[in-house]
Amino acid sequence: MNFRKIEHIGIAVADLEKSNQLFKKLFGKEHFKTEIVEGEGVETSFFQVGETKVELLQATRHDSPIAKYLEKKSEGVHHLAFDVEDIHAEVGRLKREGFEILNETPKEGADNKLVVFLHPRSTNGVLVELCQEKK
Ligand SMILES: CC[C@H](C(=O)O)C(=O)SCCNC(=O)CCNC(=O)[C@H](O)C(C)(C)COP(=O)(O)OP(=O)(O)OC[C@H]1O[C@@H](n2cnc3c(N)ncnc32)[C@H](O)[C@@H]1OP(=O)(O)O
Ligand SMILES: [Co+2]
Repeated sequence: MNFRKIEHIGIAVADLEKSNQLFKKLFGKEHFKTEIVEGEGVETSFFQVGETKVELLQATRHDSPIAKYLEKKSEGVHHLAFDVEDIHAEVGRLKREGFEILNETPKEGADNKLVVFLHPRSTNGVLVELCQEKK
């Protein structure tokens, strides 16, 4: 089975604490964790919403993808992440299908995941992230 569900919706924010308060009001509950992902230069905060999650992302470095994104665009939905059972098999399948893989070797993600990103120019302008639960 390929994409099993939306694992999370990534939202780029300028001020994580402020956005945590905003989404706490929206969802009526607290975030369940925050986590810094050094490799991406981001601090993340997660809200569980039924079967899926909302991931707030703040840049921790000026050269992070989130910092670059917010230099050009306003806060908002940054990416869609999908849960996959076998990320290596999916990378091979998507490559064969002609999608542009940004990192063929899965990298460390937040919340105990291995992740791969597809370039938005190959996915109708949507930054797509594949997530596999680390065993
Ligand atoms: C892994 C930790 C955590 C997790 O879930 O576990 C995360 O999710 S971390 C999330 C942050 N990390 C990433 O986003 C890694 C993948 N992203 C990238 O490699 C870059 O951001 C990339 C390639 C998407 C854009 O790179 P860059 O900013 O250098 O290029 P441009 O600004 O020139 O953009 C090129 C082109 O893409 C459009 N663009 C950029 N970002 C997005 C986006 N988030 N969604 C949709 N489109 C995007 C940008 O508008 C340009 O399009 P153009 O038509 O040329 O204007
Ligand atoms: Co993400």
